[in-house]
Amino acid sequence: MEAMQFSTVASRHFSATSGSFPTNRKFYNSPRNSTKLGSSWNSGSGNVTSLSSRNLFTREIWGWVNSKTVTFKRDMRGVVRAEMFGQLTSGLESAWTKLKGEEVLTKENIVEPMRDIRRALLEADVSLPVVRRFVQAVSDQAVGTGLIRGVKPDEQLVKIVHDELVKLMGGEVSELVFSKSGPTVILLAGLQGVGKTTVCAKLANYLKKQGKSSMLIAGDVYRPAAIDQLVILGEQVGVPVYTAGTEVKPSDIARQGLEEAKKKKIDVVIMDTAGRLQIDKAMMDELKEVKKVLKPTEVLLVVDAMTGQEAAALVTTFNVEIGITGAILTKLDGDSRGGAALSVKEVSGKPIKLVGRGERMEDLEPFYPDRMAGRILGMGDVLTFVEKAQEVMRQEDAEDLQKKIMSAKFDFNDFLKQTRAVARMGSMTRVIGMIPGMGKVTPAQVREAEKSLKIMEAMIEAMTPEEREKPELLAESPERRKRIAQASGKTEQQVSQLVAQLFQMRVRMKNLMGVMEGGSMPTLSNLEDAMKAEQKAPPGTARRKKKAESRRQFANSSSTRPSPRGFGAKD
Ligand SMILES: Nc1nc2c(ncn2[C@@H]2O[C@H](COP(=O)(O)OP(=O)(O)OP(=O)(O)O)[C@@H](O)[C@H]2O)c(=O)[nH]1
Repeated sequence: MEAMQFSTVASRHFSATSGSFPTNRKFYNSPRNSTKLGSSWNSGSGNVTSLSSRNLFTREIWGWVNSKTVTFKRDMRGVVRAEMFGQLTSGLESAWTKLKGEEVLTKENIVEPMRDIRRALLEADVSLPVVRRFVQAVSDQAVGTGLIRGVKPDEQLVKIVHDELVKLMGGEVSELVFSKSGPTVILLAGLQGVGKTTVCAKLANYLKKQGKSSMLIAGDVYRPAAIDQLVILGEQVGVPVYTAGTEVKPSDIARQGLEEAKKKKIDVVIMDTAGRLQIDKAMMDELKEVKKVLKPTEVLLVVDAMTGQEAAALVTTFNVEIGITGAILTKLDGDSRGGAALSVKEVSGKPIKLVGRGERMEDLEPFYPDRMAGRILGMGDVLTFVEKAQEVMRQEDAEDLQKKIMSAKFDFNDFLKQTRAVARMGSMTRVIGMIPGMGKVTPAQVREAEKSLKIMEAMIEAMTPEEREKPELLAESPERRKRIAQASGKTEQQVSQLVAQLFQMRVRMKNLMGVMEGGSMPTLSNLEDAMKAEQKAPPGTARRKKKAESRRQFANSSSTRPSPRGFGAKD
């Protein structure tokens, strides 16, 4: 019989001192000055993570299939603060802190956290109407969502905020669109100094990695240095640059450049245009003309993340004036507060397609709303845990399971369902690592466990529906066990062990659930005591008792356990 030792989960008190950044342009120009946050953490202790029947089940399965002592070590998990939007992250963090010790999310106890969320977003320079809508959506869900077993209210709120942040930023990643015939044309626009010229080359480099050839067109005729800059950057990333000097109209340069690209069978043409300090009519007219000539597949506005909600307003204006397909957000590696990333889609209706996170040519990547939300919250582990809990076991299922455990009706159908649910959650290692309080397991243990799960599944599948519902039938009948062994290609002994383990599990889970029922939420030390007490219980005497008696014992006992050997060859 495997011994399970649970130990206290260390609480996750984590604090970080966020660095402050100079916000001048020089700072951005130095790659060495990339965001660095000094961090420190205090590991607390004694703050216990709650367990659910699902967790118990997973532990049971794990301990059982592995058939050896499983020691769950003290789990010291720190929450790594997001590298960007540090202020927003810590602002939101104070919201979760307010919910520590709460049992459920209520209209009353979310008032304070909601105030923190609102403040954090406003400080991040998200526009007020967006903040209002966001807070309302989160509040509605927080109160409307039922409790997910094993998930604490603060973790639940983190998940709700995460999902709303993802929605706010457009949900799905918005891919670049490529033309089906002829070259794909990307027209870049933006105000002066936002990083447009750099983005041209970064984008060519990004496409090169996808196996697409590009050509850059230098259309900033008002700043000769911009043309030179583009030529240098083009050389750097190994793509041709079409230039026609400063005396030719941008729309003519566009036409000539496009023809050249067609001749050379280039996949993607990227046109750089002039930036202005502000939006003016001449700038818009010029862009409209270039757009007319190029008929671009993508018109992307390059905006500086530092400008916060102003960036979102710019995207709106450009969209109204010339019609754009999306935005590229640059300088996300700096001290931007998050307002731009959070507001662009909501305010303008246009997605952020790519983000610049540094000066190097490699520093351009697609904008993934979910990853961004994860970074903002800096709580990837909690999010994954809650997600998996939701996915695998809805609240009703959990309650149903709990009832079954309490009435000792837990049968092979439940067993199979839960086992498959565990399998659905992905590799055992990941699942076990995610469960609070669970320590590391070795790859060999995981392999062994997965193998055992398969064996067990084969045996359950060979049972009749009646046998699955009434494991007692199998306990009583060697013939039935023999039949299942033959049908599943396993030994009779393996079938006997499986049946014995189900009964053991009923008793063990009932004991543990009893502890959970007794108090509001169990502490791991309570559980530990319960496990120890249960393990010290004298071995079951089912083997020696009459069948009817042992059946009753299987169904009702909460203190004795039948020995697995009780279901050996001789019954
Ligand atoms: N840190 C950082 N710096 C960036 C990023 N993108 C661009 N830059 C820097 O921002 C400065 C301005 O970039 P440019 O590409 O010249 O900007 P532009 O929009 O073409 O400017 P104009 O030609 O004046 O209109 C350069 O020093 C770039 O290296 C980024 O994502 N992160």
